[in-house]
Amino acid sequence: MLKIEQLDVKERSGRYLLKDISMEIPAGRVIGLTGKSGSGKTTLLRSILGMLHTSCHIDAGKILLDDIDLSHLSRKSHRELCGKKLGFIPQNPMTAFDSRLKIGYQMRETFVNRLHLNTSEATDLAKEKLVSVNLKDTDRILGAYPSELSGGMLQRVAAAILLGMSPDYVLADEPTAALDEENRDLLLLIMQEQMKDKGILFVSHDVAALKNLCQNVYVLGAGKIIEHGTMDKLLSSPQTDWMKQFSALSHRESRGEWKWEKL
Ligand SMILES: Nc1ncnc2c1ncn2[C@@H]1O[C@H](COP(=O)(O)OP(=O)(O)OP(=O)(O)O)[C@@H](O)[C@H]1O
Repeated sequence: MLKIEQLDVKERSGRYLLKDISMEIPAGRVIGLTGKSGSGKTTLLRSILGMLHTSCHIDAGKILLDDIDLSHLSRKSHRELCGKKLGFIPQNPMTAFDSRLKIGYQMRETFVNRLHLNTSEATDLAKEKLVSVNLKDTDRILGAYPSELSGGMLQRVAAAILLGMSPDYVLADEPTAALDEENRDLLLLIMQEQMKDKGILFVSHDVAALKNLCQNVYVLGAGKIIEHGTMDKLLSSPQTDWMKQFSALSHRESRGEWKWEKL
C-alpha cells in the first residue's frame, strides 16, 4: 500500500503548496487525481518521488510505501526505490529520454543498472516489452534517437521500460494529455491489462479515463482535497464549484460539443 498521511508541503516563503493530504493507493487499484491547474497535483507526485524543488519541503505528515516513510529519505535512498518500487509515467515523454542517445542504449542501460541483467538479457527484455506495447519493429525502435519517434511511440517506449522494471506502484502524470485518440486508448489498455496488479496514482483531466480506470478519484483545490469518491458520484452530485464546472463541461464533451482545455 502507498499511503499518504496528513501531508503538508510548504514553499520557502511559508505558503502551503499542499495541506493535510491523506490518501491510500492499494496494490491492484487505480486511484485518480484531478483538479484545477496549479492545485498541487504535480507537487504531490514530486513529493512521493522525492523530487521536490529545493524551494519546497515536506513540513509535516508521512508518505508510507509498504511501511517505509519516504518523507524523510535521502535523495539517494529515494532514487534507489524509484524504478524498483516506484515508477513514473511523465506527461511529456520527451523529457524522460536523453536526446543524444539511442532508445536501445537507454533501455539497455536502465535494465542493466537497475535489474542487474547482462547486455544480452537487457536487449531481450527491451524487445519483449516493446512488442507488448505494440511496437513490433523492435530493431528500428532500438536504433532510433528519441527525436525520430512520435510522442505516442515515445510514451509507449516509456511504458515498455516501466513494464520491464515492473515497480509495485506507478505514478502517472497526465499520461494521455499529449496523445492522439489511438495512442491514448492503447496506453489506457496497457495500464488496464498489463499493470493490473500495480497500485497506480493517475493524474488526469480525461473524464472517460477517470471513469473507466479509477475506483476512487480525489479532487485537489488550492493544495487541499476538496472532494473524493467514484467518478460517477463526483459527476452526478458535484459539491464544489470546480467539480460542478468540470461535470457540466464533461457532459457537453460527451455530446461532442467540447474539447478539453485546462480550467
Ligand atoms: N518550485 C516551486 N516553488 C514554489 N512554488 C511552486 C513550485 N512549483 C510549483 N509551485 C506552486 O505550487 C502550486 C501547485 O503547482 P503544481 O504544478 O503542483 O499544480 P498542478 O495541479 O500540477 O498544475 P497543472 O495541472 O497545471 O500541472 C502552484 O501555485 C505553483 O505555482
